[in-house]
Amino acid sequence: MSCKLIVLYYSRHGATRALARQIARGIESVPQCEALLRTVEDFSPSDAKLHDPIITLEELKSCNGLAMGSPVWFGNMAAPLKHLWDQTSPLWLAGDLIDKPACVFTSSSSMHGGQETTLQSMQLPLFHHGMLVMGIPYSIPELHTTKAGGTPYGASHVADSALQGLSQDESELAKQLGKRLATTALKLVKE
Ligand SMILES: Cc1cc2nc3c(=O)[nH]c(=O)nc-3n(C[C@H](O)[C@H](O)[C@H](O)COP(=O)(O)O)c2cc1C
Repeated sequence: MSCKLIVLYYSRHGATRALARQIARGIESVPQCEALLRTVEDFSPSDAKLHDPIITLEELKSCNGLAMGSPVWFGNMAAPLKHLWDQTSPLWLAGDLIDKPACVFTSSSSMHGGQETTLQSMQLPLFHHGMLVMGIPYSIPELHTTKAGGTPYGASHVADSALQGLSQDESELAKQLGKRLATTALKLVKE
């Protein structure tokens, strides 16, 4: 049996993508679980290279679970990701995503620049679709020690230009979230 978890993200400058990679590593640490990294189409003309395939509605429909990540854009999820959800009425009508586990992650340039509101903005469509939305429990030690990103609502990264990439705590919290998502999805598939 194989459990397929989609790690869906939008990232213009690579910070959210770095978190997505750690979530995928956490997913793949669980036997029988596979992480599919997917992105969405950009609106604005950009010469940024696409690092992963663009998601299809069919893939979303048939996954066993979903992690979704966006940069903080004015305290909210980025429009290209919101646009994807605005096309999911057929899945909502059919109840295709009901009871599938899901989690969210984000990156911002400042510590108090809207990570929690952005995480919550991504959770809203997941709740409407009947998904089982999960966060990070405080039993994970790094949630107590982090001096940067990482929240009970989801994984996060503060992309401070003085710092190089994800902190160890941010990275571990993202991996643990991916592992939790995969472990839950596997239990549900076996039910
Ligand atoms: C349109 C736009 C709006 C943004 N709004 C915020 C914001 O409200 N708070 C914040 O801390 N950073 C904000 N940022 C910075 C990004 O959230 C930050 O650079 C993030 O790490 C980028 O992620 P990426 O590298 O995955 O694109 C904004 C950036 C853009 C382009």
